Amino acid sequence: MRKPIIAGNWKMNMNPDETRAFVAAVKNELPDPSKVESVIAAPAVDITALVDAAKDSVLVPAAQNANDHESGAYTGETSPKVLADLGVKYVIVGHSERRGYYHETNEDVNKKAKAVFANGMKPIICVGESLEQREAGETEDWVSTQVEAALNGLSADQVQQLVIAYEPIWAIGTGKTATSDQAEEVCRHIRETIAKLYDQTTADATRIQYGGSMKPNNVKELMAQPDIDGGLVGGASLQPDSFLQLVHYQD
Ligand SMILES: O=C[C@H](O)COP(=O)(O)O
Repeated sequence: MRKPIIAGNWKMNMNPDETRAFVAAVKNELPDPSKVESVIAAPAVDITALVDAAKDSVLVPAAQNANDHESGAYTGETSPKVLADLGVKYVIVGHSERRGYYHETNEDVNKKAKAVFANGMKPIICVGESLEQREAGETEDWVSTQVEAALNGLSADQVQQLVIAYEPIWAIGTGKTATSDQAEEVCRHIRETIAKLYDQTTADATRIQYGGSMKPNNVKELMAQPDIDGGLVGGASLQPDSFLQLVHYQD
């Protein structure tokens, strides 16, 4: 049985004081972690505040990116080793904003996923198509290519521990959510891709999130789909009330 995982991706929002205030507002209201995993991925500059504030709560701290090296001459980059030392549990890898604005390739995503595992954390690997690709009927091919490249060289055991986030680029921050049928279709295709690359047991164990304008008013319907195990949420994760409604979608 896959445990649902709702992860807020704050992107480049919030400062340490706002981070502490947010965590203080949600920490005693989060769902039982055996039913839903509640995760916040903060900017690197807020990680210390997030981890300290979330101590003694079930909120799981995450980061939005990491370099694939542990240390060295990589100006401006964030070490996965230091993130792990600070207490981070998940790292988002290959978000479409990183692929688009910072030219991260499938190969970079694969290296980063391996570095995240090498440092004892778990990657949330993002995949998804543009509107042009969807309109050209290329979604499934594109997404399975991204999945195959991201997982290259990972063991079945690692794949069972990571999370894949399906985020259609055209639905991110636009208010245009994929319909639950569209989201389910691609998440099912991702699971079938994992089954082909590994085996059915691995595919059945891997959690797949949907991301793209997930909100309190559509989370229930999306989460009701058999192959959607969670959400990667941008805008609607920035307010405590809205984040709490998302993680409590089962209530
Ligand atoms: O990582 C989160 C996604 O990019 C979705 O963002 P959004 O919920 O603001 O559309």
